Amino acid sequence: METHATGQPGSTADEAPSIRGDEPGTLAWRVLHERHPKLLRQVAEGLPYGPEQRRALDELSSECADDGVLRPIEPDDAPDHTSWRRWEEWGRGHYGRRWTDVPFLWAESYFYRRLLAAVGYFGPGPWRGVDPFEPVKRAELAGEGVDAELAALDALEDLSEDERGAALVLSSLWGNRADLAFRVSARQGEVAGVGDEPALVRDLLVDDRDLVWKALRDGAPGRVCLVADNAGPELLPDLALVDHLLRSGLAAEVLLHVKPHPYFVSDATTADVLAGLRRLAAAPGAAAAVGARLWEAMGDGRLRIRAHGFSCAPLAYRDMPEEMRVEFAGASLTIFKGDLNYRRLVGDRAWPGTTPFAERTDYFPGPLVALRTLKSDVLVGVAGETLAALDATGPRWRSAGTHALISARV
Ligand SMILES: O=P(O)(O)OC[C@@]1(O)O[C@H](CO)[C@@H](O)[C@@H]1O
Repeated sequence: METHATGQPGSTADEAPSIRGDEPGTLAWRVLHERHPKLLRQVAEGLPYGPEQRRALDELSSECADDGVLRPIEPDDAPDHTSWRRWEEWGRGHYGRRWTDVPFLWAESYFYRRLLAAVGYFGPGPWRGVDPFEPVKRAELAGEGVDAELAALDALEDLSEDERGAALVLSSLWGNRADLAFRVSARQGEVAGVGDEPALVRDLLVDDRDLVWKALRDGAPGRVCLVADNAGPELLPDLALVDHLLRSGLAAEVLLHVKPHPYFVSDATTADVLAGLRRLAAAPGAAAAVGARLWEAMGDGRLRIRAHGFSCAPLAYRDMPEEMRVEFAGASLTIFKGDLNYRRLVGDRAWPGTTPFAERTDYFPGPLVALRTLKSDVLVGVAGETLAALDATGPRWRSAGTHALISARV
């Protein structure tokens, strides 16, 4: 039986204001008013939904574009962790207000729950369980660029174990740039290309890689939790990193946290992990060996998948349920991938960028590291002079995917 914290995001009084989508031109405003309607059109074009689903998608699109009034989730057959009753609890104080009046993180999570309801994902009908984002996920995974990325794994075989680990952490980090939602509205040229190591390190605002290896090497090989983000081209480097952790003995076991249902367009589900394993296994060279080792590791329990309901809740990790807290507490390291997980980890609020990462994660029960390319405004743990220099270039650096961080608390 899954339990859920019932707290509202950010429960202490001395916190910075929640990020909201109420300021035209800000990222949050653009996501709610522009990206979401665009995404709904993409979903409607991606699968041959019938008139009922299309009508529901159109209604949701109009609500978003017109900053409509938030209404409760209609009763459907969703499992308890995301049932309409659960949303009654989470929506307390938000229903009846406008999309821009409530915390951005809550509004996004609610949007994706409404989207799944609109396409019948939780219905009793024929669309139950059909991932509305599968067409774009499949296209991303089949892309030619993926062949080249997988072929690059061959070159890593010539490196030392430490060099290979360092390369895989960077590929996992920058693989986060591939997020589909991000691509939907990222203008050409804002998304930095995949460069060589100096470029990939030059744009790191925080580089705690040494702490990561320290956490992994202190003591006997233990449990590593990887809280995944996106499917497709981002998940493949994550799986290669998981393989390295097991193969090198840095981890005795890996718990891979994915989402129990489709979420935020590209967030990975169990089905996406299997698609990634098959993509690896079907590739030539080292990639196939990675796929085979991971398949075996799943079979013998060294690699286990977690798809906990909380992973799709509109809450900060500060409110994580006890069973999740216990699991993270027993890990030698928990790796959080991506922008959304970072926002939930530190709290999606307008913190001063110099706020210590350790302060914002003081509730977390074990050593952790965030691997994140910046796609949204929330940011902590960055030196004041670095912030001043980047802010002098304008606001876009915070969400263009051109900068990243490896922030650890061990
Ligand atoms: O977790 P990811 O996939 O890295 O980024 C997802 C995300 O943070 O990016 C968007 C802002 O650009 C938000 O709408 C969304 O929450």
